[in-house]
Amino acid sequence: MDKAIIEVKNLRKSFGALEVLKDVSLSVARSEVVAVIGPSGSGKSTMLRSLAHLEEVNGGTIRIGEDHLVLDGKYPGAAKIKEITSRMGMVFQHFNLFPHLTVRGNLELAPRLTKRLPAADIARKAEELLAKVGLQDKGDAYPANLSGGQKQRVAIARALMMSPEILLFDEPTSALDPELTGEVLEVMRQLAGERMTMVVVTHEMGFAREVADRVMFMADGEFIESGTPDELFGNPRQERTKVFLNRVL
Ligand SMILES: Nc1ncnc2c1ncn2[C@@H]1O[C@H](COP(=O)(O)OP(=O)(O)OP(=O)(O)O)[C@@H](O)[C@H]1O
Repeated sequence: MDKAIIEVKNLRKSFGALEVLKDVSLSVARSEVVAVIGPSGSGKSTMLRSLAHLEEVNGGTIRIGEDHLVLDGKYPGAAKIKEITSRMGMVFQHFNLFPHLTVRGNLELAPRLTKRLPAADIARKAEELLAKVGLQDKGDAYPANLSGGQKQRVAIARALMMSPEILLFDEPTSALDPELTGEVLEVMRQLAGERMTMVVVTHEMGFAREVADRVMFMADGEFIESGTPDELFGNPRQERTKVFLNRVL
C-alpha cells in the first residue's frame, strides 16, 4: 500500500484545563474516505480543525504528504504551514460563505488572491465547478438567497477551486433541514467516486455506511474503534460504540 497521505500520531490538545484530544492517531490513504463519528464533545471537530491548522495542538505529529504540519508538537514557519494547508480544503457545518460576495465571488476570491492564474481561467473553473454541484444558474446569487443545501454545495465548490488533494468536512449536513441533506451527500458521494481523499466528521450514519471506506469512532478524545462500515456497524467491539450507535441509529 502507498504511504498514507495523512498521518497523525499521538495528537494532544487542551483548552485550558479541558483535555480535548488525549492521544489521537490516524492514517488516511490517498483516495480513502474516512468517516469520523462519535458522541458530542468527543473532540471530532477539534481533531479535524487541527489537521487544517485552525487549531494548534499541544503535542504530537501531523504529516500531510511529505511534509510535517507539526512534528512532536513543533510547527514550522508560517510560509511552510500555508503551503501545507493550501493542499487541503475545508467545508464547515455553517458554510462560512462570504455574505457580501455573490456565489461566483465566493468561488473566485481565494484563487484570485493566491494563484497566479489568468482571471479568465479562474472564471472558467468557477463555472465548471458550479455545474458540477448543480448550481450553474446561481453564480450571480448572494448566499442569503440560497437554501442551506445550495449554500453547502457552493462551499464545496469553493473548496474545490483550490484543487485540494484532501477535503475535510466538519458535519456538513448538521445545519440542514433533513430534506436538504440528500443533495449535499450526493455531491460528496460523487467526489468519493472520483477518488478524492476525504475525512468527514458526520452524524449521518447512512453516509458513513454507504460511502466511507473506513469508519473511525471517537470517544473522550481518542479513537477507540476503526473498521469498514460493515465491521463497525455490524459488530462493534467497544461497549461505548454500541451505546452510541444504539442511540443514533
Ligand atoms: N475554542 C474552544 N475553547 C474551549 N473549549 C473548546 C473550544 N473548542 C471546543 N471546545 C470544547 O472541546 C470539547 C470537544 O469539542 P469538539 O467540538 O471537538 O467536539 P465534537 O466531538 O466535534 O462535538 P460535536 O459533535 O458536538 O460537534 C467540547 O467540550 C468543547 O466544548
